[in-house]
Amino acid sequence: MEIPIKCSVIIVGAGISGIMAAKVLAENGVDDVLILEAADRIGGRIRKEDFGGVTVELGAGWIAGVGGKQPNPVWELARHSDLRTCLSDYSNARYNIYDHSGKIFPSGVAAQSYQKAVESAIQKLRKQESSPDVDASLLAETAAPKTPIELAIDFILHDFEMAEVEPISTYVDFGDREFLVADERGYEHLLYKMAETFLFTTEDGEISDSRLKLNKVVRELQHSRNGVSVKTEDGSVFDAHYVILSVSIGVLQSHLISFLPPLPRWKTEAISNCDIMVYTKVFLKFPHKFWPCGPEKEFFVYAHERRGYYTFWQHMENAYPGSNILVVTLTNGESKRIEAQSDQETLAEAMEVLRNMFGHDIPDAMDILVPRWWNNRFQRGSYSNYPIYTNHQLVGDIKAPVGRIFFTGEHTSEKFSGYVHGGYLSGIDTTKALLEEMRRGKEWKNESQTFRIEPLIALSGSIQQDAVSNLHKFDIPRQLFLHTSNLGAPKAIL
Ligand SMILES: Cc1cc2nc3c(=O)[nH]c(=O)nc-3n(C[C@H](O)[C@H](O)[C@H](O)COP(=O)(O)OP(=O)(O)OC[C@H]3O[C@@H](n4cnc5c(N)ncnc54)[C@H](O)[C@@H]3O)c2cc1C
Repeated sequence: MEIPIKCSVIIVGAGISGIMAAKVLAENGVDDVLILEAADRIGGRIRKEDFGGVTVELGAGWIAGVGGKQPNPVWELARHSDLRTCLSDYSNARYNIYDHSGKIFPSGVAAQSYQKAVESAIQKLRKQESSPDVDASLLAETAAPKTPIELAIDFILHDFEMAEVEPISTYVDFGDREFLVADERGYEHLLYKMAETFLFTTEDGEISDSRLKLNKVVRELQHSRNGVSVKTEDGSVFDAHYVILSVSIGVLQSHLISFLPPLPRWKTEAISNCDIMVYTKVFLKFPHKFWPCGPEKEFFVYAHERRGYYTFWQHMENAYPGSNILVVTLTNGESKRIEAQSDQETLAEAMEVLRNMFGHDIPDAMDILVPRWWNNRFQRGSYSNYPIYTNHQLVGDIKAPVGRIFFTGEHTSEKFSGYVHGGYLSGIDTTKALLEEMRRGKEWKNESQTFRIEPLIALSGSIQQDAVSNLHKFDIPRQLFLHTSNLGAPKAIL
C-alpha cells in the first residue's frame, strides 16, 4: 500500500501493544499507518531463540491468568492458534529447597519459613499502607529474612509469587493458572497471527507490508499543533498527524528519544517514578539429566546467604522431554551483574551452584544462553514494576497523551502492568482514546472549518510548560484546552 507523505498515525514499536494498536486502527478504517520498529523483528519482549535443539523464550514465557470467569485475551489467541503450552505450578518449589551441601530442607522447616515470610510481607504491606511515606526498607528491618532458606523464600515470594499487591488483578479477573509456552513457533507466533489480519504477509508467514519498517530507531519526536515529525537514527523523517509511542518505560527513562518541545514536568516525573524490574532467564544445556524429574519436581531452589544468587531453577523436561535444559532465573542486581560479565563466568558460577546441590560428578554444561534485557537499549529492563502503593495518578500520568503523542505499552495498563495481556489491552485502550480524539477533531473541523483545537500542553513551550506542570491531562476539562470561535491563532485560556 502507498504511504501518503503525511500518514494518519505512526506507531513507534512493534511489540504486542504496538501491533495491537495498529490492528485496532485498521479495524476502524485507519490504514494509512506506519509502524517504526528499532529491531530487525517484531515482538519486542516476546522473543524466542533456538537453543539446545528446542525453542526457548528469552522474554515472556508464561500466559498468566487462566481458568477464571473472564477469558484472558492472550489465552484466547493462544487457543485459536493451537499454541502448545504446559501448566506450571511453581508453588511446589518451596518443598524442593537445597542447601549448599545438597540436602533438601525438610518440608516442615520450609513450610515454617514460608509462613514466616508471608506474615512478614503482610506486616510490611500493612505498615506501608498506614504510613506510605516511610521508606519500605526501614519498615521491614525487624522482620528481614536472614538465613539462606529465609532469603530464598523471600526471593520466591517477592520476585515470583507476590510481585504485586494483593489482590492481583490478573488472577482475580482471569484466573490463577499459568501456562508455559512450549511451541517451536514461539510465543511470538501470536503477534504474527495478529499482524496477518491487517498487514500483507507471505505464505511463509513473513510480513511483506511496507507499512512496517524494521531497523528504524526513533530518536526524536517533534510535535506541534499540526502533527508530529519523527526522526530516526538513519536520518529519515516521517510525518504523521498522531504518534502512538509503545516503547518500554525503561526506554522512556533512558532518553533514547528526545521530544521537541520537551515533555512537561508532570510527565517526566511520572516516567521516572516507575520502577523497572530486570528478570533474566539463563539457559543451560547438558549432555544428560542429573536432576530429579517427575511430579512436583519441575521447580527447585538453591538457598544461599546471598539473596537471589542462582536461587530459582526450572527443568524443561515437562516442556520439551529429553531436551536436558535447565533454566535459572536471576533478577535486578544479580541480573545486571551477570549481564556485565562474560557468559563463561556466569557458566562457572552456575556450575558451582549445581555441584553444591547435586555433587561433583555432574557433567559440565555444553552451552549457555544469557539474555541481556538491561543492556538492550530498546528495552532497558524486563517490565515495569510500580511502587506497592501506587496512586492512580501515577499510571494515569504515564498513560496520558501529550498533545498528539499517545502512550501505550504494558506500563500504561493500570490493572495488568508487567504482563503480555497488559500490553495487549493497553494497545486497545490507547487506540480507542486516539480514535475518539480523531473523531472529535473531525467534528470540530467540520463545524468551524477553521483548524484543529489543540490541547494546551502540546502548544506549551518550556516556560508555559512549567506553569502547567502541576496540572494533569485528566484534570483539565476539554473546554480549558485551547479554544477559539473565530479565525486566528489559538490561545491558552489558563
Ligand atoms: C525476561 C522477561 C520475562 C517475562 N515474562 C513474562 C511472562 O511470563 N508472562 C507475561 O505475561 N509477561 C512477561 N513478561 C513481560 C512481557 O513480555 C511484556 O509485558 C510485554 O511483552 C510488553 O509488550 P509492549 O508492547 O508493552 O513492549 P515491547 O514488547 O517492549 O515493545 C516495544 C517495542 O518498541 C521497540 N522500540 C524501543 N525503542 C524504540 C525506538 N527508539 N524506535 C523504534 N522502536 C523502538 C522495541 O524494540 C520493542 O519491539 C516478561 C518480560 C521479560 C523481558
